[in-house]
Amino acid sequence: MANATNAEPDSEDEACPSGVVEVASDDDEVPSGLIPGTVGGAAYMNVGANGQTVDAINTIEIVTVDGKHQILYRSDLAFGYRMSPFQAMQDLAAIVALTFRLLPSISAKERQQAYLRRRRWSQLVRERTAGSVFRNPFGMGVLVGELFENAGLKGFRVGSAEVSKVHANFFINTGSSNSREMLELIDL
Ligand SMILES: NC(=O)C1=CN([C@@H]2O[C@H](COP(=O)(O)OP(=O)(O)OC[C@H]3O[C@@H](n4cnc5c(N)ncnc54)[C@H](OP(=O)(O)O)[C@@H]3O)[C@@H](O)[C@H]2O)C=CC1
Ligand SMILES: C=C(O[C@H]1[C@H](O)[C@@H](CO)O[C@H](OP(=O)(O)OP(=O)(O)OC[C@H]2O[C@@H](n3ccc(=O)[nH]c3=O)[C@H](O)[C@@H]2O)[C@@H]1NC(C)=O)C(=O)O
Repeated sequence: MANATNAEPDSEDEACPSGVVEVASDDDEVPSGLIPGTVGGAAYMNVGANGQTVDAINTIEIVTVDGKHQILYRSDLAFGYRMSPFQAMQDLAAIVALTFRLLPSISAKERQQAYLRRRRWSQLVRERTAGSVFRNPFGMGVLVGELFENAGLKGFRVGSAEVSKVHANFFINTGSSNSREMLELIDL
């Protein structure tokens, strides 16, 4: 699903296994997969980590509900924090392909490893979660994880759905949780 175009990526940056994406924008690189999401979901949600967004995307191919195929340039589209124009598109059937602009970067591997080290202690990389549950509130100077931790929610459960004890904006399926329990935990 992910294709690289317009530049000669080095072998590390080229590693973007299908269905898994890590994005970075400062020098248009796409290091190997650290975000456990799909490239379609990444474009739809403008997924980002470490302050970077999907600026590395070059084109987005979509199919509309009436079967039309369109190629859109990211530079013509307005993205925001976890926002994309696709969220308001009434006739979107699916994002079917992305191309990325990749440039070689000698520091990419080092930064990728540093991000991964940080993620290993600050977030959950092995448990069954869907990543952050809520967007961070804009301009309030506080993060959802901090708010929930301060509210004493870490470890709070509905059935087998649990607010993580590591990162309070990650909700874990600790065993046999189902969507009803997850939604109930989210609604509380
Ligand atoms: N930054 C990080 O560290 C991490 C980020 N993430 C998450 O990555 C998410 C993306 O995850 P992912 O599991 O891929 O996405 P999801 O399956 O959660 O889908 C997210 C949204 O994108 C839509 N979507 C997904 N694929 C397509 C497609 N091909 N065409 C059109 N719409 C699509 C989904 O629509 P529908 O519901 O109809 O399928 C849904 O509304 C972000 O929401 C982010 O929270 C997760 C872990 C870590
Ligand atoms: C995981 C996702 O993306 C993540 C992305 O990986 C990280 C890193 O850039 O920054 C956002 O999380 P975040 O704002 O919680 O950042 P983190 O780096 O995880 O945590 C930042 C800080 O919050 C504080 N923190 C976090 C969790 C917690 O329970 N308690 C707490 O106090 C800690 O000080 C920690 O150092 C994205 N989430 C959103 C909703 O913007 C996702 O979207 O699914």
